[in-house]
Amino acid sequence: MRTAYTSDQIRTAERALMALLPDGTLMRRAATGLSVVCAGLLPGVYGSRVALLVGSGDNGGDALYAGALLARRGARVEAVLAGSRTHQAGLEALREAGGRTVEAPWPDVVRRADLVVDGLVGIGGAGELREPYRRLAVAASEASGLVVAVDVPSGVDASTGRVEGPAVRAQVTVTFGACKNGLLVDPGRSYCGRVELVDIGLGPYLPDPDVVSLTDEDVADLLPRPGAESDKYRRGVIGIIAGSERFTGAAVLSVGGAVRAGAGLVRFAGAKAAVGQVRAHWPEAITTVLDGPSVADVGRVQAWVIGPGLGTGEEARELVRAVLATDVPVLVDADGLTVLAGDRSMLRRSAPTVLTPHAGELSRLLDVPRDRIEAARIAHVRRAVTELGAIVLLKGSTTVVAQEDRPVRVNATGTSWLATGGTGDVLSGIGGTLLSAGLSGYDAASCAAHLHGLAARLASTGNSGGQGPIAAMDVARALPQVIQSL
Ligand SMILES: NC(=O)C1=CN([C@@H]2O[C@H](COP(=O)(O)OP(=O)(O)OC[C@H]3O[C@@H](n4cnc5c(N)ncnc54)[C@H](O)[C@@H]3O)[C@@H](O)[C@H]2O)[C@@H](O)CC1
Ligand SMILES: Nc1ncnc2c1ncn2[C@@H]1O[C@H](COP(=O)(O)OP(=O)(O)O)[C@@H](O)[C@H]1O
Ligand SMILES: [K+]
Repeated sequence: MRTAYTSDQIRTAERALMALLPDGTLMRRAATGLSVVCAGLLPGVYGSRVALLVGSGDNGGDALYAGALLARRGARVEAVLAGSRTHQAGLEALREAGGRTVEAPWPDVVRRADLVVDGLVGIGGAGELREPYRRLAVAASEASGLVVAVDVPSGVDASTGRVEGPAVRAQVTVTFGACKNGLLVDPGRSYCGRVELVDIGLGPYLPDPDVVSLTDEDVADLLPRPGAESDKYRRGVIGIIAGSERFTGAAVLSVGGAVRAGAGLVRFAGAKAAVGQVRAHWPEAITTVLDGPSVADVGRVQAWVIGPGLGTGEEARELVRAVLATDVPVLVDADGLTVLAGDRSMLRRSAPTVLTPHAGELSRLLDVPRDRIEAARIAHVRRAVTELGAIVLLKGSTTVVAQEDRPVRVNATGTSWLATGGTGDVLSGIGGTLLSAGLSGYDAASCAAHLHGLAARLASTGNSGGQGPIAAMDVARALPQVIQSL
């Protein structure tokens, strides 16, 4: 499991460790690790041009010390001092090693560098970058040389991943002690490139993480697998209520996600047209044409999925109400969420409820503008959990899953080719299947996001190594191969 922390958590741990060590030890450890990564990225250190962007804090200090180490190995190191102050000991170390500082016109320095080291701000950064950092961040992002961010790309909020205004786009981010939330969560994540963690001995002083990201091994351990004694009922019966006379595809895709994720049995109920399509595509499913909002005729299930393509009229409302009135876990998606936004009282129940909104749907549920949710996913998914009393999976470029009193789980397996109609419907079927197999809502949602992302990647990659367009059904089709491989 990968773990990540807020800036405050990192600072507290650093203080505890620093109290036991001679002054400057941590910074030297950080700078040494940084210089090793930088040296590894250059075809040769000797003679290469390195530009250091140096802010006024310790982030600038790290860059200066690392620059000094590179200068000692023969690199031509030039430091742009951007802050009102500069880390003096770091600056002396650089000068002693033969590095130099440059005044305007610094754009040339950035332009001609083989490697740009972004030491403008780290975990001390707050809000939009001010000048001249802002211009330097833009110049670094446009540089032809490699860009390495020190601890966190300047302009990215380390605790939240929020990016206001320009920020440095790095090919590699060298982070110290522990990963910060903002390196795992978009939009920040997309500025980091590859993240390299340098151990500075912080481990024993770190608290429980704020954010985690599951690995393939974690998911493999959580996934239910049939044993010798399994039968279809014990493996898990999932009930899906989706689709309508008008929207039949969502039903087909949600059932597809469930069948291909390994449901013991899928019971599908919906409008006549949706049932017709589900039967045509998935003869494995047992179907019921719903005549009114009674779900009792559908048969016994261990978990429900409701919402994709359902519509938002009176009948849909009554169906959502009826399903939430049962005592089994329920996953609500798509139109089901829109219905809930109009009457949150339906969420008062004792069995687990998993909500799987995208930012637009969460915007309706929380009455918060969509762009604010996308800029601060962790904060909003947590708020949703508290306000709605459910487990919440927020979809999008980074999918995040939250439950009260647990770290937010961030999913990093997806691909932006997933941004296509119907892939969310497939996700609902996967999540429901895992719920019906007995996983907790938190585990079911996070494993579903993980498998969904891997399946999309597999479908998108094929044999070529590159990535290309996928259809939602391709994601469902790729699921068995993904589960085999875990
Ligand atoms: N504390 C420690 O023990 C260690 C810290 N390390 C480094 O120290 C960094 C934190 O250092 P600091 O606490 O000095 O903070 P930073 O160097 O991250 O930034 C603080 C400085 O940036 C300015 N600043 C903040 N937001 C700005 C904005 N939006 N635009 C322009 N200027 C802005 C502040 O006025 C302040 O001068 C870490 O990210 C890491 O790189 C490492 O050396 C490892 C050890
Ligand atoms: N830029 C992106 N990068 C990675 N995954 C994405 C991106 N945009 C959307 N997704 C994923 O694609 C799926 C889209 O689901 P959703 O918005 O519900 O679409 P639909 O309702 O058409 O099925 C979600 O799993 C979401 O996390
Ligand atoms: K930085």
